[in-house]
Amino acid sequence: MNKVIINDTTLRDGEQAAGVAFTLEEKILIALLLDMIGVQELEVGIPAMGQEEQKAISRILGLGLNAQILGWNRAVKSDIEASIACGLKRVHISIPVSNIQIDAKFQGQWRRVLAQLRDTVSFAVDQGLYVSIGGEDSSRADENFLLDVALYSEELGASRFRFCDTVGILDPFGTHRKVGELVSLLEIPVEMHTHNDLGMATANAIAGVMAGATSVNTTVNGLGERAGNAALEEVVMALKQVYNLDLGIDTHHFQELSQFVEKASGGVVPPWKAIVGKNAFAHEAGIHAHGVLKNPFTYEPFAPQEVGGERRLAIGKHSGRHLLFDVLENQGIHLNSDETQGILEQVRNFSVQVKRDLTVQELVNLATERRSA
Ligand SMILES: CC(C)(COP(=O)(O)OP(=O)(O)OC[C@H]1O[C@@H](n2cnc3c(N)ncnc32)[C@H](O)[C@@H]1OP(=O)(O)O)[C@@H](O)C(=O)NCCC(=O)NCCS
Ligand SMILES: O=C(O)CC[C@@](O)(CC(=O)O)C(=O)O
Repeated sequence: MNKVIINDTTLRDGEQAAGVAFTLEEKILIALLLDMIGVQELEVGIPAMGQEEQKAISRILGLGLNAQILGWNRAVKSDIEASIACGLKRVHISIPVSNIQIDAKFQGQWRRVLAQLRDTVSFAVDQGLYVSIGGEDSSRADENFLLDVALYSEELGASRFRFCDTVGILDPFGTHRKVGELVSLLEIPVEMHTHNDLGMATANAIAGVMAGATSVNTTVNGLGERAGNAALEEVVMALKQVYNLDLGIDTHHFQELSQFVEKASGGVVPPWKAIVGKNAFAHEAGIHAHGVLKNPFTYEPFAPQEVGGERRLAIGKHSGRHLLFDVLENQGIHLNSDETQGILEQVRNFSVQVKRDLTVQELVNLATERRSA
């Protein structure tokens, strides 16, 4: 398999999530954290948005990160000029490729789309910039037109083509076919940009990689427009676990990074979120806890420490005797089988009343109260 890199867009598409607005300090810290764990490329913002955004981009450029830094642009010359003014050496130029987008944005004039593509790519290439092209709505585009745009971009001197499933309507099979065709006909590398509207952003990004794409646009926690993007932590771990493809990213900081971005985004990561959710390595059900006590791999795909997490055995409505016995033994309380069974019922009732799992102390209290009753 070819070498695959991550181009993380938490600071561009991630911040486009409704209501998310990072401060300058947060942008810088997120860039530093992503760079620290070895993410190869960062899409850090949109210079055309104005002075504050430009200041943030220039500050990130000034950090001297190892990661390549990219700015997002429309196919508009003034956008590219704003990127150059920030000091960017890499620009991403987005162009709509589906009829629905071209009708809305270019009044259906596809020749004007190609002309704006030509003018902006040529300008950027003449300025010595690395140019990535994004086919907005690639997944709904006429496949011949998509290919024409991609081949034209290549001919104009672009260095990469981004396949965008803008409204997240593909499945992995369709993605594999469409991306495979592009990859087979282009000289330049293809990048995946997938949205999660149907919950398939990560799967589609991976399918693109399997079809030969060599770069994936991700965001921390899957943050992004509407239902978000392919999550950095999911893409990296899926490639590692399923395909044994190590992208060279230090996964041990994933939970720390997730928590920082969660806070900065003002949102809440669902507890059951893959890799970084609070419950990603929590086991409550009796049969699971029993198995995990014997061997954690019975119910864990990999060790939580690999992503900076911790295993948690929760005492709750679905617990079984083995866990209660184990927890209480560790607290110096030795129960016989009848006593454990009795406490189990109390644990179930208590958990329903408080609608959460129990702390160790609450379990100890139940056990001691029962003993002294
Ligand atoms: C880019 C931005 C500064 C432009 O602001 P604006 O001039 O007020 O215009 P609007 O956002 O209301 O409308 C978008 C304009 O860009 C055009 N446009 C959209 N995509 C385009 C593209 N890929 N290439 C060229 N033009 C494009 C639209 O047709 C519309 O043009 P018009 O003003 O001539 O009708 C502003 O939208 C912004 O700050 N956006 C940041 C986030 C964002 O939109 N990201 C989207 C990624 S798809
Ligand atoms: O980079 C591009 O070329 C397009 C990326 C985009 O995120 C645009 C959007 O914000 O809607 C998409 O999904 O198409």
